[in-house]
Amino acid sequence: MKMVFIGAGSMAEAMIKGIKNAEAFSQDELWVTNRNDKERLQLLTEKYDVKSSYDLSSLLTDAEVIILAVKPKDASDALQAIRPYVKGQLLISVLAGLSIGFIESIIGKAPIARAMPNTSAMIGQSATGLSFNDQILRSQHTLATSIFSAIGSVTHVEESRLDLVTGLSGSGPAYIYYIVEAMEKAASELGEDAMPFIIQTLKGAAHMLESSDQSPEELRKAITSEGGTTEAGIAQLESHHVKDAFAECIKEATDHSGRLRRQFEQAHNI
Ligand SMILES: NC(=O)C1=CN([C@@H]2O[C@H](COP(=O)(O)OP(=O)(O)OC[C@H]3O[C@@H](n4cnc5c(N)ncnc54)[C@H](OP(=O)(O)O)[C@@H]3O)[C@@H](O)[C@H]2O)C=CC1
Ligand SMILES: O=C(O)[C@@H]1CCC=N1
Repeated sequence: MKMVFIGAGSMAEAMIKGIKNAEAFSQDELWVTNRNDKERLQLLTEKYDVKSSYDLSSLLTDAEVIILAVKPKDASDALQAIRPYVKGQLLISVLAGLSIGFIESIIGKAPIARAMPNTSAMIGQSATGLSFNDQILRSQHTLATSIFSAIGSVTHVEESRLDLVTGLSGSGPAYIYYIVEAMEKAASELGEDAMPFIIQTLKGAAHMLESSDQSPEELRKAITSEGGTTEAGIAQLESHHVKDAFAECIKEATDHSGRLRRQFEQAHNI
């Protein structure tokens, strides 16, 4: 099976690495192209042993899956470029905000899946939300699901939910890295010893959330002794309204995904 990535940036690399590591699909079947950065293509082909080409006709004509992984601002150009060669292949978009309707407005009726993975795909730990249009064959539904299952968890959602998935888990790893930056700064006196404490604390908390039947609030309360250190620390978070700030962060990212979509739709009279 031939799978072609249109776009060779961070998300394409995360998926390529995750798919290669999963050994779910033969490496000979992964192809990648971009707009003009030849050095980047060379790096990806050498690092992951995938193939590259700028000849869209030969790249796409016998492809089974086309994965669109360009920035939203470049989507229109990329879709116009591939349109002559899209003839029933499964087209998967990972773009934030870009609706299936927008893609159809350029490509026409075609089997389209819209996915929102995250960069933890690189280590097989993405949390992907996945939706489809009504042109998808049963076998293509299974294939798209198996591609994202190879690089993490997959949840089928209504397309209208993908803005929230984008704000929550598409961008989510960045919020966690942001917290880690703060923890690292606060623990700078430990020097390079700080990071192992931070990483294991995150891993332990994630595994507790996964395996315990207690809610996050109950788990937090079990750590918070009356008059103790956690209570003192959390009081600072409360005084800075950190919980509200996080809720607003996710809401703003979600709303931005909707704004991106509306911008495209207005620009193309959809
Ligand atoms: N990064 C992330 O964490 C996530 C990203 N996404 C989505 O993935 C998409 C890609 O993001 P990301 O990988 O970070 O972006 P990058 O900027 O890292 O990569 C974009 C790629 O698109 C290529 N490109 C641009 N125009 C064209 C074109 N007309 N034809 C072919 N290739 C083209 C660029 O090539 P060149 O360098 O030659 O210009 C580049 O390789 C975005 O739409 C984003 O919403 C989704 C989930 C998570
Ligand atoms: O920041 C972005 O727009 C992309 C989409 C989700 C994660 N990164």
